[in-house]
Amino acid sequence: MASISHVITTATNPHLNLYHLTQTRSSTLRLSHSNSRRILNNTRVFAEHANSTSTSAIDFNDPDWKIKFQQDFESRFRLPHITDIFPDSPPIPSTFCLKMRTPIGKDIPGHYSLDEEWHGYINNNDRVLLKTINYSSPKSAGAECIDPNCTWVEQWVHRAGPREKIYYKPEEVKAAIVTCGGLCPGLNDVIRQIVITLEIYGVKKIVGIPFGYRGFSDKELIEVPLSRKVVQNIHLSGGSLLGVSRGGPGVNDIVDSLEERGINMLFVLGGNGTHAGANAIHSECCKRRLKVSVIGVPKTIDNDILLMDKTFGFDTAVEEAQRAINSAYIEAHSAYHGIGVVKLMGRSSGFIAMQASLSSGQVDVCLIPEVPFNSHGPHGILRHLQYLLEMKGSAVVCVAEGAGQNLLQNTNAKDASGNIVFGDIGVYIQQETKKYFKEIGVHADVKYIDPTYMIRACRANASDGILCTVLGQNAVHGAFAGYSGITVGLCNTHYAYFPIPEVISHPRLVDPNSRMWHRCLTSTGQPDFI
Ligand SMILES: Nc1ncnc2c1ncn2[C@@H]1O[C@H](COP(=O)(O)OP(=O)(O)O)[C@@H](O)[C@H]1O
Ligand SMILES: O=P(O)(O)OC[C@H]1O[C@](O)(COP(=O)(O)O)[C@@H](O)[C@@H]1O
Ligand SMILES: [Mg+2]
Repeated sequence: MASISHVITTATNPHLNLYHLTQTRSSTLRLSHSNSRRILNNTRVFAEHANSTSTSAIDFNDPDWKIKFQQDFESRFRLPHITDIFPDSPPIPSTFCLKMRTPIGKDIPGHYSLDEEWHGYINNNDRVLLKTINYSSPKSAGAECIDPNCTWVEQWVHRAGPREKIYYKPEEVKAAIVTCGGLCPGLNDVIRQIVITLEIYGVKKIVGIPFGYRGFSDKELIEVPLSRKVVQNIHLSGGSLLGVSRGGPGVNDIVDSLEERGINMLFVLGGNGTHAGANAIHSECCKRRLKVSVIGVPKTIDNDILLMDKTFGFDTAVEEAQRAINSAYIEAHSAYHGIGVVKLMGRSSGFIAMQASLSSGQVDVCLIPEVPFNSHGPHGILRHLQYLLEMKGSAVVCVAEGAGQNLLQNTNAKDASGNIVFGDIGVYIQQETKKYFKEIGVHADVKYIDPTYMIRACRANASDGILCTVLGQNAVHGAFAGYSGITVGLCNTHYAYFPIPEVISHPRLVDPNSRMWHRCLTSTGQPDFI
């Protein structure tokens, strides 16, 4: 238990500590960044970085700071394991060995090659490198620094995959899958792969919990028996076979329900809210001394989970957004003084808007939550749209839903999960643009497209299909390996396990100093709107 609570505390505190450290070291920063904007940006990079790499204020004058940092990192990224609660839980040889399915030619039927001959297992000490760029200066584009000199510090996370020893007998497993939050392309692919992999281990009792966490408490919702036969073709359509929901019961009720149902492996597909719930379920199971593995698979179309290359559904969303952007472009281009406005998903992170704009090559103005902008005034977007109409006759704006919320009236509304319901920035831009051009007496034909639900409901594209498949398999391997309170993600093209608190302490954001954002600006040619 001690190690589990340690993970949780250190994941939330360090942000403040290192942020504080950054503030107190502003004079050092000023040496390398001449203008105030750069100092501000650098401070933000340090602060963001604090959540992913550091645990406490570090004294960089201490010659051992790097070793101490790495030890601290190692302990923060240690994966909670059921032997933390049940030290005597015996490991057994894995029932997952693909070679077992291939009888060796002259052997007696039913006799299979030995496990030792199959080098398909992951060693518990295998690690994946979390950061791969050695920045020579804090001034390097997108530099993520731990100390003011941007010293190279290796940070290793745990490699995902099947282990040679497992901590559950398949015949004693009852596995459950639940999908929470909003829809995202690929949910069915992950469900499918979890079921298929569980069956390969030999699990017979597999169920789906209907409509998110709500399915644990609503007596009218019956759990869905799952098997390879049931899930065989579900990836051919979007949505979730099990349904999704926001809000729902508290953690105690969920764990009561797990106990009643005899569930000892829980696979939770969802975003940061769902993962906060999964971690709380894991902690409650530890408290009640239940041998349950709770494994998350990050589902966020916004791609806003920390430390991961990308989350499933994001790639499909970017691809699908092309249709909306292209339509906006065609409409704008075909009208006299046409302006197309497309709103894409992204509550606090502008990854979809940025990547979709980059990919399309048709966007003139990309607006994301991480980069403030003015709509009015000499540097505002409206003045720029006027310039674009003068210069090229049409314009396309791509805006993330969470962008420019300071320009809108606060709705004060929250959804059932407690997420703030945003004002519609797309509608705002559409209306303000119409008003502006009317006022200055210039004709403008404004068309607004909001493809949110068309994108979310799509089936996963091929690239996401692969990602979902591997994540689903690794989720099952993680559970059989005895881990709990973990999630699985793609890290520098390799798959890794992370303790949940490390990836959800805050949303992953587009860094306005990153090469990718600068590439987007190069592509659109837009100025600063401040
Ligand atoms: N901090 C939290 N602790 C426990 N459960 C949470 C928390 N935040 C959200 N949840 C639950 O997780 C589920 C999904 O959350 P939501 O924010 O809607 O989607 P997402 O997981 O995509 O962020 C909801 O059922 C919600 O009640
Ligand atoms: O209408 P709903 O279901 O509340 O969903 C709207 C929200 O869902 C999202 O797609 C994000 O969903 P998650 O919170 O599940 O990641 C946002 O982009 C959007 O604001
Ligand atoms: Mg969320």
